[in-house]
Amino acid sequence: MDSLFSQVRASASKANEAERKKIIDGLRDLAFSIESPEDTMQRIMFQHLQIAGARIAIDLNLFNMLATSSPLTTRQLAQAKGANEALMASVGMIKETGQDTFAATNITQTLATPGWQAGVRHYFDNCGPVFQKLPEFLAKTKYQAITDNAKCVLQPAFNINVPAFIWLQQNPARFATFQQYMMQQREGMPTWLTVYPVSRETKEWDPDRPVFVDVGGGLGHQCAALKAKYPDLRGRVIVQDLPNAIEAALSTPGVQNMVHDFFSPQPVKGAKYYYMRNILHDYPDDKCLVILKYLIAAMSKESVLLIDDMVLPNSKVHWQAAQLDITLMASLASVERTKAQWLTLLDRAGLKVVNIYTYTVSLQDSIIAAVPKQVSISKALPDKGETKKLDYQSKVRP
Ligand SMILES: C[S@@+](CC[C@H](N)C(=O)[O-])C[C@H]1O[C@@H](n2cnc3c(N)ncnc32)[C@H](O)[C@@H]1O
Repeated sequence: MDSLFSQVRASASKANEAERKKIIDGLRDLAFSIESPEDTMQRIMFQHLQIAGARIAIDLNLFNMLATSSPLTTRQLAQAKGANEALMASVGMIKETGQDTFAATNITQTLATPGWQAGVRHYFDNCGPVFQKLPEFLAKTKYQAITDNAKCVLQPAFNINVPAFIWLQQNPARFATFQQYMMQQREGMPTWLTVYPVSRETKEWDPDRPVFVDVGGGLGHQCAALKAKYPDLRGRVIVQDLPNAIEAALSTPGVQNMVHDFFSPQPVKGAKYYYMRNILHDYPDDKCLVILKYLIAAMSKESVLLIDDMVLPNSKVHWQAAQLDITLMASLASVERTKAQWLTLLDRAGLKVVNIYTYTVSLQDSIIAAVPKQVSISKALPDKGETKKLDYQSKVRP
């Protein structure tokens, strides 16, 4: 058995992202297939407790203590009073190396990282109450699809009546946690920059014109990654988001941080790329059409819309994509879309898909490159007024 484990470990250490995921999924399926009913129920029934344990351990700085100095005894961890180290060890978050003695693992290191800790807080604090409410909500609605983002599970879960992003803005601590997690969530995975031919398409671009606008770009991490990969990229790079996000955004040399509500006219005209990562997946089709309308109106004949989102297959959707899909439905009344759903939506918006570049295997993260069927501005407009910080319209439409 030990040699079998060593063999798997050796294969995994040499594997690329796709192969490594295949190994994990194969082992997972194997483990499920040999579970007894009692094993299955232990795994399923205690899922809430795992994230609660992680949340408590983060509050108590337990993972960071172990990640920086391992092993530590329970006595040494005494500052982390109240945390049940045995639980954390039993679900592999830390490793028991002797009696009352614990050490860090690769998982501890992950859980000691601020961005991943924000992920635990986001899923426990913001998504947890929504998951709890989901069975009751679906029973009440007779298991119908959730299509109104002001009337999904989030609202009764938090006793609110506004859509998620308005609520998040009203709760700066939750919003900051969410943004911090957004910056981290695809860390270590291939990105769109591994597949999209940016340098080929921009080598003749006028350096005074906007080249890349990250619409709803959060803290500006994609702009930073773009600049790091293409330091000599010709043209201006801009990240746009809501005021709280832009206030906390990275200060990347050569990147302009701009407050902009994407439910209002796009102020940067004629950019080469309008890029949106994980934006349209946050909204049902009717809201996406509004966002797209404002972008199309700003696009010139040289502009390309880059939609960075999952493009799901019609069957055998990866479990990680499926769980995100349900989370979006419950919190935002939105969906991860299949290729057919994307084509229908973009066609309705007046866009033609030029190419789809898929760059992750599990989530099927992809760049959908699309251009307007009809261009309303024929060339880039003069730049005046684009670089100043826009006044933020106080009411953000969902
Ligand atoms: C799922 S996050 C994606 C963030 C970033 N694009 C990324 O991939 O990490 C959605 C982003 O949209 C922003 N957002 C939500 N509503 C917005 C609006 N009306 N105008 C501009 N940005 C908005 C949020 O603040 C958040 O940064």
